[in-house]
Parts: sequence; C-alpha cells; structure tokens
Amino acid sequence: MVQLKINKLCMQFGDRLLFKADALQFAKGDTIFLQGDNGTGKTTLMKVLAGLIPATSGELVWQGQTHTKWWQKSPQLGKLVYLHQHPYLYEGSVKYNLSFAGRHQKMSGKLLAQRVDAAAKMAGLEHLLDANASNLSGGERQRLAIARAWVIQPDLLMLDEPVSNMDKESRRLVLEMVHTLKRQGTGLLVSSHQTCGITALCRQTWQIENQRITSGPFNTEQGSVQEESLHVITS
Ligand SMILES: Nc1ncnc2c1ncn2[C@@H]1O[C@H](COP(=O)(O)OP(=O)(O)OP(=O)(O)O)[C@@H](O)[C@H]1O
Repeated sequence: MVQLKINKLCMQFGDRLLFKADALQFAKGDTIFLQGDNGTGKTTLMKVLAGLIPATSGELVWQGQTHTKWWQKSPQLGKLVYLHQHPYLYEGSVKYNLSFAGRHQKMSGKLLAQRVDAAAKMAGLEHLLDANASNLSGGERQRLAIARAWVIQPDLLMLDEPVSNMDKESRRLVLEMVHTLKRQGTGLLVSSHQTCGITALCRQTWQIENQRITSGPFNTEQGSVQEESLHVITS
C-alpha cells in the first residue's frame, strides 16, 4: 500500500505556531477534504507533505522509510504530486508540458502519446497542443496542470484550491479528470473553501482548527448528493 505517514508534526514560522498534528495518514485510495479558515496553514501543510518546505519538527514516513529529503532521489518521484492553485508550467508548448513527466518516468512512447492525447481531450486543450503554455488563460493553465498530473497517474495527488476562479465548464472538465484518477485508485487530498464536485468525492476530512490538525469522516450525506450530479456529468 502506497502511503505517507505523518508523526508528531509541528510547523512554526519564527515564534508563530501554525499547526501541530499527532498522527495522520494519507494512502492510495484515500479521499480527504482539507478544511480550515484562511491562513490556518492548508497550503503550508501540502508543501510540507510534498517535501517543498521542511517542517519545524516531526517525521514523514514514505513507504516505511523516513527521509528528510526522500523526494529528491526516490524512485517515488512523480508518485506524489502537489498542484498549487497557481501552477508552475514548463517553458514550452502544451504538449511538452503534458509529456514531460512521462518522458522522465520512461513511459513507453506509445502509451505516453495515448495518455497525452486523452489528457488534452479531457482538459479541453486538444486545439491548443502546440500553443505556448505561457500564453494560456488562468483556467486553461489550471486545467493543463491537472491534465499533466493525469498523464502520469500519481499514487497520491494534492490539489490546492483546484477549482478556484474556474467557470462551470472548466470545473466540469477538472472534476471528470479527478474522478477518473480516483477510480484508478489515486489518493486525493483536496483543499477548497467551498464544497464542490471534487470535495463531494471525499470520504474523510482533515480539519485545521486552533492550530491542531484532526481527522474524521467527511459529511457523506452532502457528498453523496453531489456525487449523484457527478454521475450525470460523467456518464
Ligand atoms: N514562508 C513563510 N514565512 C512566514 N509566514 C508564512 C510563510 N508561508 C506562509 N506563511 C504564513 O502562514 C500562514 C498560513 O499560510 P497558508 O498559505 O498555508 O494558509 P492557507 O490555510 O492555505 O490560507 P488560504 O485559505 O488563505 O489560502 C499565513 O499567515 C501565511 O502568511
């Protein structure tokens, strides 16, 4: 089972305690809605889990191994993906962006070409494959970033405000991509200020409140109502 375990995590900026967590687990197949008011540390937590910034103290255990810098050398690179709400795109075309990680993972050329085509279609970007990624609109950039993750099918995917500032059609396309990944077993950790189609996929919650991160079941009633509309959308 692919999983990331977090033990005795503490995050401070200077003297300011942002959050603490005793024990959390994020595994393949999990669907977790990360909730918390503005400034409670949702983005910071995701960056810590992605290895982009170090925690003040605590332990991250990936596949049974404790490494402070496991993401730099590990064969698991690309297995855990963090998507910021303002995603970084590579200099080059949309196609280059979609192919980049698959090429580095030595995916077969045929499979990569199939997945890049499928991802471009799902993201509604097939007419922009040769366009420079830096010329895309904000919504197109967000769709491209999720499509890029979709190509490599990560085991764990962290989505930071995935549908903020998106119109209805973009939200529908993104939901379809994320739902497909979920069906394929990708674990999801999703931060969002409002419930949406993607949070409706979640069955657990991590709540940051009073500088503590606690986990529990997610309000399934709300989730199931929204998931009904998801079936309509994706069928
Ligand atoms: N590098 C840093 N140095 C000092 N303070 C920081 C740093 N990065 C973030 N912070 C502070 O930590 C707090 C949490 O920021 P973070 O972006 O993680 O919150 P958030 O829960 O994602 O907020 P929002 O819901 O508004 O997006 C904020 O007050 C922010 O200013």
